[in-house]
Amino acid sequence: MTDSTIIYTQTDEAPALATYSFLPVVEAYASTAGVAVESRDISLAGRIIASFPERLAEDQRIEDALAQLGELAKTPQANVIKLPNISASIPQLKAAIAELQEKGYALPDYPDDPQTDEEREVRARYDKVKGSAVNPVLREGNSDRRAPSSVKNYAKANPHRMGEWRADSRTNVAHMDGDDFRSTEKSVVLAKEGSLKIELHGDDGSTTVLRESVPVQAGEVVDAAVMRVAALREFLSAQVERAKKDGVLFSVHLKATMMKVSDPIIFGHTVRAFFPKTFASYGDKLAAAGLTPNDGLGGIYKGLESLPEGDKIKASFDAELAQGPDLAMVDSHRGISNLHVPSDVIVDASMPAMIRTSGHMWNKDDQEQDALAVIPDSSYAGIYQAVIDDCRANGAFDPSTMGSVPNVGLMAQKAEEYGSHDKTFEIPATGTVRVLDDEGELVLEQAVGEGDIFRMCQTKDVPIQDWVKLAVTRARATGDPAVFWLDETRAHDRNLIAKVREYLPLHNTEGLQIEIMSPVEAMKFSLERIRRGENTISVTGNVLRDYLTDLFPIMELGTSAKMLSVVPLINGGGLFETGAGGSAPKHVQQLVKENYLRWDSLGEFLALAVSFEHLAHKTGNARAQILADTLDRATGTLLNENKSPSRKLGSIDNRGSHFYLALYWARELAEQTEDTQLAQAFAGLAKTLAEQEQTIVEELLAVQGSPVDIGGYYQPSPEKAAAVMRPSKTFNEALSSLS
Ligand SMILES: NC(=O)C1=CN([C@@H]2O[C@H](COP(=O)(O)OP(=O)(O)OC[C@H]3O[C@@H](n4cnc5c(N)ncnc54)[C@H](OP(=O)(O)O)[C@@H]3O)[C@@H](O)[C@H]2O)C=CC1
Ligand SMILES: O=C(O)CCC(=O)C(=O)O
Ligand SMILES: [Mg+2]
Repeated sequence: MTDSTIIYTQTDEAPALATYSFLPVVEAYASTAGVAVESRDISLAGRIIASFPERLAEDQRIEDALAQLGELAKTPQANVIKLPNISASIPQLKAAIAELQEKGYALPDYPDDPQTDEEREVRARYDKVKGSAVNPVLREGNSDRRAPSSVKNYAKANPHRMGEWRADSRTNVAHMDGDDFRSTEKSVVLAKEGSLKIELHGDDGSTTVLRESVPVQAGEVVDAAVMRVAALREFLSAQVERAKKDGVLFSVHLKATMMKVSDPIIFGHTVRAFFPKTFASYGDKLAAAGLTPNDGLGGIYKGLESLPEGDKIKASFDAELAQGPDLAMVDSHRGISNLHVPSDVIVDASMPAMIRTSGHMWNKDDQEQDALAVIPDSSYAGIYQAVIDDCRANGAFDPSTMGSVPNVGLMAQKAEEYGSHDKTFEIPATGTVRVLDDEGELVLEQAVGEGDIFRMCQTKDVPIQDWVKLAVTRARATGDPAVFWLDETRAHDRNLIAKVREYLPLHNTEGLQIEIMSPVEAMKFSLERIRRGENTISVTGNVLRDYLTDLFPIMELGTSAKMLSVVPLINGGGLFETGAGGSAPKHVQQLVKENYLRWDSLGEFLALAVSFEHLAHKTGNARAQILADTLDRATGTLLNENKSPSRKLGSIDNRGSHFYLALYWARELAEQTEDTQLAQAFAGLAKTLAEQEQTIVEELLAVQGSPVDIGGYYQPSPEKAAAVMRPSKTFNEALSSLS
């Protein structure tokens, strides 16, 4: 690869399917500017296969593309378009392994309870693939997520539906008031580089090394916090009661994917709290059969089918389900509840979806109902209560008039909570966790009880400096106020506030409005402004970056797929994420059922344009800049002509929108006057696509309506998926005429 190479990632589910249709367009157009587009497989299936080369046949092995891209991201050469990928929960990981085994890959099963060294080794390799294992590796820069003005203006002119909010809504958020990560947090700024050791000193006199060596840098912020399990259980039981008393749906909103150690455990405690009698009577039997609530009810129900007492235990679950509050449902038709799979309800997307739908979730009768949203840790839960209170007082937000809240997010080098999973432990015995430096001096300590969750987080100084600079850059570019969402009553945030105050004066901030407010105050401030149609830049840590870049786009634009998501890499490269949302598993089900893919690739279009632009600046390739400018205009036309995929069969879907983008882009290229040779190269294609529009659209529509086989869920067959995703012979032939 060279400076003129763009890496396009092959991921999972809907975006991966969309890629089969869109990548051929990208490759063909890019080639006219001498830009090579190379694809890299970082899908869940690909990452599993790459983890076990020695067990596989020569022709089955694939290289570890993620590790390579992780290294690339640290170089100025990086120009990577990153589509959303699955961050797998254990049930998803197991399903992917099973699919690959079925396809002839001699992969080991996932060891739930590893006993031998070999099993422990297998488990360690799978645990590297599990959860959010891709994004933190690639994110060697902070994030700049916003709705481009063309997208925002389109949304204002064509507002999506927003559910009405009533003043008597009983929807609320519940969080703990103490003994959680927020209230136990301790934080230090390290004076020098070195390494830290994490030890558990048991009350019985034992010492267990939890982590031998964590490399640290000078100026780094290190925090230690505990979620105390006794308080958590009490809190969860009280919320089950409260939901029942209030007559609202019980739901829990976690991030079991990015917080892959802590949140499945918290999810498990929630399942236990909902079924206290069942776990009191049968908990040991379930555990002995390897059935853990941490993987959700779905896995337990499946396992019960082969247990001798399975029917009796299922009856006990059913009885408690009937007695308890109604549970929020993920899919009421198939009986999938909020407690079935830890990765089905992910807080960043699930809370905004609830807020967009009148504060409702779905009950078992497929009706909307008010809900109690349980978000145990109090660090960020309050921001959602602030939105809900605002909607109750002032009604739903109006996409046709509301302002915007873009985000500058601190995420580089595994910042804060989202980099903490290798320093998070479920504590086996009561004692004290001590964090020691190279000299054996105590850096941080926390008293812990059995079952408590201890967590250490790191935030490096260079990313913090870069984040402050990016905030000032965005404030200067827009003239909008920038608010640092930092809470001086939190230990970690106090250290960050001190650094923000130290680094802000290094920049010219004259005439800019830059504030520091607690998350709840910042939310209220931003909501007040958004209702007046004003924009406010949110400058946040890694978790709020994630939460806010789904929340505001979903309210403003209907979906976070329409976000521009740029990650200026600290060493000069560019990582261009597509949208701010995920891989839309529901969309794959619909495709397989009726050959209709409602995935909107707008995020890909936006990312591609900035990727070309980055390449043009870096290499002086004027044609790459023309590709960027014409793509931007084509994307604008696509929006205005309403050629985005709709949700329903019978109109154009993802494939149709790619055709229209190709048409408008070719037309822009043919009509531009800066490079006549390039214009000539596209003149023929622009003409053919315009002339054949009706034929192509007919060919694309003709396939809709019946089931299709893509040859697998986690690893679709490339031939079958390409055939399904490229059904228009006329379009395919026209494209191939370009090269
Ligand atoms: N950057 C990344 O790699 C990210 C990955 N993920 C991963 O994605 C998976 C699913 O996560 P989940 O929380 O359900 O979030 P998703 O964003 O995948 O899904 C929520 C809903 O958002 C809508 N949506 C999202 N993207 C698009 C799009 N491009 N076009 C149209 N609609 C879209 C769909 O709504 P509708 O049903 O109304 O069509 C979808 O059902 C998980 O494995 C998660 O870990 C999640 C976030 C980011
Ligand atoms: O990496 C993941 O699991 C999800 C990332 C995400 O939700 C985001 O960055 O917005
Ligand atoms: Mg997110």
